[in-house]
Amino acid sequence: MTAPLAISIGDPAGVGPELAAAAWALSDAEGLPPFFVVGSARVVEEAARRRGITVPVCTIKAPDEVADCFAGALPVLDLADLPYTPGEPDDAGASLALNALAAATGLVRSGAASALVTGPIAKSRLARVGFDHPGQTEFVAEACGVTAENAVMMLAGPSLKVVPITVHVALRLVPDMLTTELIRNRTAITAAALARDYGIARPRLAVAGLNPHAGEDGRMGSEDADIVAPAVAMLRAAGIDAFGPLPPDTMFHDEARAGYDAAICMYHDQALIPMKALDFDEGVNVTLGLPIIRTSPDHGTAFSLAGTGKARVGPTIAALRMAGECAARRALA
Ligand SMILES: NC(=O)C1=CN([C@@H]2O[C@H](COP(=O)(O)OP(=O)(O)OC[C@H]3O[C@@H](n4cnc5c(N)ncnc54)[C@H](O)[C@@H]3O)[C@@H](O)[C@H]2O)C=CC1
Ligand SMILES: NCC(=O)COP(=O)(O)O
Repeated sequence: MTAPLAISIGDPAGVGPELAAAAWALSDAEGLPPFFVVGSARVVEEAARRRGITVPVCTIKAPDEVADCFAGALPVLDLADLPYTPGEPDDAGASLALNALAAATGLVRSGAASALVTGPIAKSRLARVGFDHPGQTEFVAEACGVTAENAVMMLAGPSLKVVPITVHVALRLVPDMLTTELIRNRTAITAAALARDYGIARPRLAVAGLNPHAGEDGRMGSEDADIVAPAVAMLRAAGIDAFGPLPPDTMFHDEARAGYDAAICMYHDQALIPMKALDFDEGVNVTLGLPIIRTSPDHGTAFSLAGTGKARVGPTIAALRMAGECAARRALA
């Protein structure tokens, strides 16, 4: 029998707990594989109640108990008995989020769970309790023995997949961080992961330029010709169907998107703005290049929505579905 998916609770004051509960309530209708929450049974129960949904919870000690209870209750590996305080994050909640992330990652690495779905955390709040990574991507990578450079963030929705080459850094640092090697390496990891986990045998990868008009022959910056173009040439020489650098402003309209499987972008917002504009309600953040499958909904903690019942569950369902599909594909390989 396939191992269940593990979903870490995220910040318990955010929308993570109620969305895990809401996804369980829809799991039959959505055809989701069995999953369990790593976090706090009390928080999940109270979050579901506040959302107005009936979600019985069964506490489990190990993932192999999930199969017996998932049909009738949401299994929770209970790490802490905290009160539910939506919209009011504190250090105890941040510690739970961090412990849940570490525990869930360990369970997937051991094979007890088949894939990791991370609930949203607030990076600044976790930093207060000792989290010293830019995001969950780098944390999970380190736990898997993968360097941060080789863990590649991809945001995926029905209309668009995007990979930001640089991620959680100030915009003014981006030009200095971009190197031909980084672009080549992360794009090659993307190509391999799209083949392995998404069944796209020879992915078409559209590489964005950094500057307006991809530099306009050097009149608007030299990085496109000096850094991006050589990376594309190296990728093509290695048999990868990458092309560019493309003018970023004209590569995301409908007709342009039909010409590629993923867009390789030079910085966070170049990638995430078009993706979230098109697919926010079904968007998944996935980490490529890991020995395990890790996905996450594309949104954050949304503290102001927590406990209001207004947070939409689509991205969490999409993250669970994608994790299950990728894990199943790897199991068959
Ligand atoms: N995967 C993760 O752990 C992520 C964590 N974050 C963290 O989340 C915190 C808040 O970041 P923001 O930039 O405000 O992003 P956010 O995604 O939490 O919120 C952005 C906007 O989208 C809305 N929104 C978010 N999720 C929604 C949902 N499920 N349904 C309906 N509307 C939703 C929010 O109300 C807000 O208006 C930050 O600390 C950031 O680090 C942000 C993105 C991803
Ligand atoms: N903007 C994406 C994001 O913040 C998620 O980052 P991570 O925690 O998955 O590394």
